[in-house]
Amino acid sequence: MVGPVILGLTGSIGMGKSTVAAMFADAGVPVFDADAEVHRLQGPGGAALSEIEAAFPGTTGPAGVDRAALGATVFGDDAALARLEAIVHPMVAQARAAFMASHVDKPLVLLDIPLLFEKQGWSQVDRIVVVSAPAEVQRARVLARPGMTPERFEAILARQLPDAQKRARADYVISTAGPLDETRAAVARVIACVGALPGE
Ligand SMILES: CC(C)(COP(=O)(O)OP(=O)(O)OC[C@H]1O[C@@H](n2cnc3c(N)ncnc32)[C@H](O)[C@@H]1O)[C@@H](O)C(=O)NCCC(=O)NCCS
Ligand SMILES: Nc1ncnc2c1ncn2[C@@H]1O[C@H](COP(=O)(O)OP(=O)(O)OP(=O)(O)O)[C@@H](O)[C@H]1O
Repeated sequence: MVGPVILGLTGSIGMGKSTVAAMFADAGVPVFDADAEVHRLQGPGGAALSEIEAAFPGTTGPAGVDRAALGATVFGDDAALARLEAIVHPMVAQARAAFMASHVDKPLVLLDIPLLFEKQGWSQVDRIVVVSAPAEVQRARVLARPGMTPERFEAILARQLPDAQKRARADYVISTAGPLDETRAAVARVIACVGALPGE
């Protein structure tokens, strides 16, 4: 069984990853959203709740994980973040395996992985797509979000591989700086291009 070509989609905060993933889905490409899976595992009744509560008492409740409280506990404490990842990442991997198993007959699938470079996700994919826009566009988008502050934005950016390095390691870079139609056309070009790869 050859299986689908696996595209990995990533990009820094606010670069348009979710928007571009939706464009792939609209074009008929099955999409696995790692971040949505994390939210499901940590949401009401989520499979990760009991282990997270045991490791980080008081950070879960009937509504699932209190993300602000858990974030305050793990961001800035590498050992605590590693403990959280050791709980969550194997469960995400299991969900991804189930997704792959249900799409073995497809030519192409997309894995939307926010931390693809930071967490070795590149080893699970055949080709890497990076969404990118100039820093000032990114900044304006993120600061327009409710609850976002320049300090929080800078702290998140500092934990992510810089955009230039992501672009340098990408097989395809999709610009999200222009109108949505241009980005949609770029998505179509990537799909056509991957479809044309020899031997796959
Ligand atoms: C600690 C949690 C609950 C905080 O949730 P919250 O909604 O406040 O933040 P969010 O998930 O949007 O992350 C904010 C930023 O932190 C960074 N970040 C998130 N998880 C990690 C991580 N494991 N390592 C490094 N940076 C991270 C990302 O750059 C992101 O842009 C959450 O981030 C979490 O459970 N992280 C561990 C799981 C994980 O690795 N997720 C990454 C996506 S697959
Ligand atoms: N050409 C474009 N392509 C993609 N997004 C665009 C474009 N033009 C404007 N936008 C806007 O930019 C924003 C990008 O947000 P989106 O949630 O897709 O980013 P993200 O990279 O998934 O963010 P995060 O990593 O923070 O979750 C959206 O509001 C989208 O409408």
